[in-house]
Amino acid sequence: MSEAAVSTEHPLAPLRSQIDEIDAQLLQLLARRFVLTDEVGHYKAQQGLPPVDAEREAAQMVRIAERATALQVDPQLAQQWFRLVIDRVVQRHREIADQQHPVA
Ligand SMILES: C=C(O[C@@H]1C=C(C(=O)O)C=C[C@H]1O)C(=O)O
Repeated sequence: MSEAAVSTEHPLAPLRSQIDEIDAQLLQLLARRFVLTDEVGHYKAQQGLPPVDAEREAAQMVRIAERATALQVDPQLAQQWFRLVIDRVVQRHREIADQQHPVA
């Protein structure tokens, strides 16, 4: 084999490059999700609706666990991950409501 044909790439580099690509896609999806949830937050603030919809969250958590299980992802991990995201969304909805109806 000629010297030029010998790869100097780290053996994990191809896998890590795919992981980096997936991380970038996850962040893009998260950003898109926040754009949509911000729209929901503005609607709720305009209508005087509460930031949290516990019934919807409960349904989402059931669905997330089912989908995670079907994909062989730990359902608890999936639920914890979405819990973090949804909590941040609710915090943002409170901020949006406070901006629209500041306490005197
Ligand atoms: C986005 C909403 O607001 C909150 C955030 C949710 C989410 O991030 O999925 C779900 C329910 C609500 O507690 C909504 O009501 O749809």
